Amino acid sequence: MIEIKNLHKSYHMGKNSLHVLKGINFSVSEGEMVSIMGSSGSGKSTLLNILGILDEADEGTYNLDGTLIKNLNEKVAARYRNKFLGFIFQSFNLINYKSAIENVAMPLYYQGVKRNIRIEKAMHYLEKVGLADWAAHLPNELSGGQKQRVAIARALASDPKVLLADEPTGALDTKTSYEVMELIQGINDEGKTILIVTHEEDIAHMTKRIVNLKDGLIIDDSVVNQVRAKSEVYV
Ligand SMILES: Nc1ncnc2c1ncn2[C@@H]1O[C@H](COP(=O)(O)OP(=O)(O)OP(=O)(O)O)[C@@H](O)[C@H]1O
Repeated sequence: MIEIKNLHKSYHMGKNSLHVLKGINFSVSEGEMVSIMGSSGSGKSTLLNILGILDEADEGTYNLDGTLIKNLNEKVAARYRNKFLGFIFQSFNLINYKSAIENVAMPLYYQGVKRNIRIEKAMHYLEKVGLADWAAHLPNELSGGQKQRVAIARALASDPKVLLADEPTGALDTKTSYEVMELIQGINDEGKTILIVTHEEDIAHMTKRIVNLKDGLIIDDSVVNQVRAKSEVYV
């Protein structure tokens, strides 16, 4: 599903440049659930931005579902993002003046789906995340965990090939974090490929594989032998 080879990325500020990704190689098969860990500044967000077609590497190749992602203009990049990817963010990134169901329906609007179908599909995904009764509520009427569930429903609405989650539990308390991870585990059980950037070891152990970055290189890439369930991490 994802194949990256020898990825390099530097940032340039005046005369100084910072070599952030120094030759990253890894593949993710369809249906995997992988976390990307690493200390602050190790290059996790830079890598996720490249995987999310929000930025491009200086060197190396990125194949997403058999498509080479390279030299795309913004219009094509946006089309590919919409077609291939669903995003989940730490701070939810919901539109505050739109109801939960309208937020979930948003990606479908950009795909040109008709309004009645949009609403029907959005309701389906809200039901999936357990929020059917909250469809008409605005984000500021929802708890953090509920907001993230709406964001997850929105990420699923366009039926993307891959879900990319950047610290999805970073703004949530421990119990809610595990509940949200349990929901994401369920989505993966249904076959969705999922990548999660996280600082938190216990969250990473709720995924099936952990890729560890240090100073722009992968220093470890291991299968999680005993993937933890919510009930095992939160008593
Ligand atoms: N747009 C940019 N311009 C210049 N430097 C940048 C830019 N984005 C990131 N950096 C630098 O690149 C390095 C890697 O940043 P990145 O955000 O990828 O790390 P991270 O592992 O995600 O860190 P964190 O866990 O703190 O979010 C850092 O030193 C950061 O300051």
